[in-house]
Amino acid sequence: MTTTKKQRIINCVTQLPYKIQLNESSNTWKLSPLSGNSALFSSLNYLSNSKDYEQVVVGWTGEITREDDWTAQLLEQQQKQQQQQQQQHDDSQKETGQDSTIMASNHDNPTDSIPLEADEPFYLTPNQMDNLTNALNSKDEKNYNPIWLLRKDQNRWRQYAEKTIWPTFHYILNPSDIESDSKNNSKGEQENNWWYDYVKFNEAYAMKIGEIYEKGDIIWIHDYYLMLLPQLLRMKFSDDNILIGYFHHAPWPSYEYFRCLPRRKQILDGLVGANKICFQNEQFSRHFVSSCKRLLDSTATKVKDSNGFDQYQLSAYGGDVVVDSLPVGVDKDQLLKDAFTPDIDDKVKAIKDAYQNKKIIIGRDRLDSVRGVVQKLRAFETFLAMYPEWRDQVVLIQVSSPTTNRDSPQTIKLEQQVNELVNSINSEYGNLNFSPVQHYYMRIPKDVYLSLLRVADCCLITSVRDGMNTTALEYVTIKSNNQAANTDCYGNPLILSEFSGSSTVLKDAIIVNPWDSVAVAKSINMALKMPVNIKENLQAKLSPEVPTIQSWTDLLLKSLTSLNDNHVDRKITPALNRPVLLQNYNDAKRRLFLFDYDGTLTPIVQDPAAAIPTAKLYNIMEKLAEDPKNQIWIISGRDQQFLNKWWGSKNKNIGLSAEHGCFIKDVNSPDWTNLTEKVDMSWQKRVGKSMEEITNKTPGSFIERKKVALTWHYRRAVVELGEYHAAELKKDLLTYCDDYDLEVMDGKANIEVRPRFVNKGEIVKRLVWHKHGSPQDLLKPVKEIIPRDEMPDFILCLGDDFTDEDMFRQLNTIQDKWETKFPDGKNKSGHYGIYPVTVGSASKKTVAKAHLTDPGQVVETLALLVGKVSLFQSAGTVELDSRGHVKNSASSKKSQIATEKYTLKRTASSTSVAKV
Ligand SMILES: O=P(O)(O)OC[C@H]1O[C@H](O[C@H]2O[C@H](CO)[C@@H](O)[C@H](O)[C@H]2O)[C@H](O)[C@@H](O)[C@@H]1O
Ligand SMILES: [Mg+2]
Repeated sequence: MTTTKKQRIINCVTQLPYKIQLNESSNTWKLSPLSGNSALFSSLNYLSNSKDYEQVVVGWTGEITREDDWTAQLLEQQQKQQQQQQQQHDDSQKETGQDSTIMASNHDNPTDSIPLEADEPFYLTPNQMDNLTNALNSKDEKNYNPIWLLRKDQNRWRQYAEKTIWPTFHYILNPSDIESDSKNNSKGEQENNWWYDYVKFNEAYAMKIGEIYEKGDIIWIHDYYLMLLPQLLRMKFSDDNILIGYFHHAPWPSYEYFRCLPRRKQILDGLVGANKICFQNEQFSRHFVSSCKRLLDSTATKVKDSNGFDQYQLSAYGGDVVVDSLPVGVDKDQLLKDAFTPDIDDKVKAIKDAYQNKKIIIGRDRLDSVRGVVQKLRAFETFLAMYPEWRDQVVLIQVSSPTTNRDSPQTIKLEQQVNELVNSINSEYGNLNFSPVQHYYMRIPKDVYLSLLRVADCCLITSVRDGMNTTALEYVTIKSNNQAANTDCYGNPLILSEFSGSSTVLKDAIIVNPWDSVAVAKSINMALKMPVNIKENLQAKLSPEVPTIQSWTDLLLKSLTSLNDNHVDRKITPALNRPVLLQNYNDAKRRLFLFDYDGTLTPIVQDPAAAIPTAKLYNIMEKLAEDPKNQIWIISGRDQQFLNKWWGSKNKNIGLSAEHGCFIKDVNSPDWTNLTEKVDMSWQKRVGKSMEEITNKTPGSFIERKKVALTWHYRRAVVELGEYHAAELKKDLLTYCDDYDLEVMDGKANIEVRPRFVNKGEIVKRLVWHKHGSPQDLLKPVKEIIPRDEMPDFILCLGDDFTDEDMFRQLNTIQDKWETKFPDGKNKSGHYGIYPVTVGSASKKTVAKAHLTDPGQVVETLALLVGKVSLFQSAGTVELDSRGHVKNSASSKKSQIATEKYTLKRTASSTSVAKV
């Protein structure tokens, strides 16, 4: 019998599915299942029992807390207090004729553990860490690989994702509670710190995956805490066949919101390292593609996948990343099994008894502004006002669970608003015996939740933004059981907000606009009065609309594996590994910098005259040029006049090359050499005429006449007209330019013409095959006979467009030549220190070996070399220790010593206990 090898999946989740506590006195770990994320955790469960897949789960431990004696005491005290409060609540409910059985549960109390003091450091011995991995893996069979990040303020790893990304992705801009933090950092500083931690968080995953990845594994990454990971992995592995999938569980906002994120390009760039990026629905994938088009210059085409579903092939110049959507599902079988038990039957009965002869509407939401609890209460109030016949006949049981952000001013304000609304509805429409709104602000155990879903006559979901509302899916699933004893709840309707991701799936729910209280009120009335046959008809349509977690998991993995079968061309240029670059820079003795100008040192702007250097750039370039080991060159398509004005006259230490290599001015020399002196320029007249004709037909376009080259610009013309006439001009030019030995170049919203024999690559060749630091004889032909130790041992070449590819190509050729000529001339990292780097998206077609996203990143990178910014300004692969410090850094060493001390102390105390 032959057994086929299972496909290994490395499943990367933000947090392992357990709340983890250490009991220091018994040295044991307590693991309690995490609430929330039910769909994702069901998918992990499904995969761990799969016949086809072998699963490895990589995830952060979450904030580890201590379950010490003192915390246990506190916990006990807290539980007692809660019991007392519950008792008081019960008593008061009894007085008003209601029962409190709703929230009683046989399950463990889900009370949170007592957290550590916010900035208290947490130490663990290696033994304790191993014990946790064993404890996790003996709990269930998922092959857990915990990510340890133990630095103080353990919740630091969430901040950027939860306080910057999450609000923007839910259309909330600039939350006011992040003005400054406890250390009085300004909002900007704070966000920078969060960003560094976000990068490190992603780095830590990349490192862990680096330890366990085997060729052929599929890497599946979940959600917005890990958006840099695809690109980091792409950088880490040289395996071209590596398959990386990313699923985005949250909404993806429209470009107008997404563009507000300062790190928007880095985020997109991190994501497009994946082979496939999948969203909850088509709208989110469309928004994502639109962001890529605008920010990464990507193009995208809509095609059909092998199952006939729409997907996008996203690329800068070809099909590189597949973008599509697949709504997440729930484990229907398990849910039905869990929800229909004798215990839950009893609970359902108890709730029904408590609200005899009343219709029950239920709501369960996290209490944050996007879940629409306020909108729900307003709509319910309107409903009671509009339909007096329902007063005293309907109860809304609203369970609102606290968010992790419970102390934020917005949440506090929201709590107040909700409380006021509940009180006002209850005082207006309630009486001594009955309150129409029963609001529970707490996490409820699963059995209570399931009882509520079962007992409900209607479920009301009014979120104003969410990715996928699993309560909606779970409700419909439970209402699909017509076998149960209580068949009267079969098919009870769901009122669902059109802003919820689930509305794109549950098309037969009663879809409402939560901002329209009157319409929601009418829908409640309709739902509660709905005849049984209509309910049943609706349910028959709704049930199959709920995706199962099994089919979601299978389909997603199948489509990922099929990408390799379809041989999708997806060459991605890795992000420049800045920490490695910095190391090489520091080790090097002869450094050569080759910079393109427009689109590299300055951003592209509408008017060429406005593309001028910033003070920050000057400052950095000055610092670089000051170092005698460095030779700096700007190799541009610009003319001498422009380069002289902004560079030559300001810094003599910088060499200049104008008009793509037609003119050159050496470092520290005032004179320009014209390499085209002997060239016949009669072509300029003919090319000029063609350009004039097209300019007349294209309003907004103009000709830039340089000494040699001619450039027709159409950036300011209507896009489609500009593109159309650019193609026409190019066609015309190509009919005669060969005769003059001219090159016609497609630039950024321009068409340029210059003699073919000069190009940026030729200049690069001259500068590299040259005794480093000595003056140039620019008219002498280049001879490739210089000894290795006189040529540069660090070459950083940056450029953004087509003409810069000549420089990259030349450097690649030089590298090949050196491989044969100087096999022993490599640096200690095992290469020649040559860095051809394109500026633009990772999916751009280029012969460069790395990329930086934009001129902003270029400036940061140069600032890094001259010691002006931190390593975490943007992604790069940095080695971290298990506490989240950069490996070998001062803070890492300090923390290592503290950990050793802690280990010693623990060993000593356990030995003395043993002696006793
Ligand atoms: O080799 P470069 O330094 O990158 O110069 C290439 C051309 O850049 C300029 O045009 C481009 O940048 C302008 C300013 O951002 C923009 O308005 C224009 O649309 C771009 O095509 C410059 O005007 C040309 O002379 C250079 O050849
Ligand atoms: Mg350029």
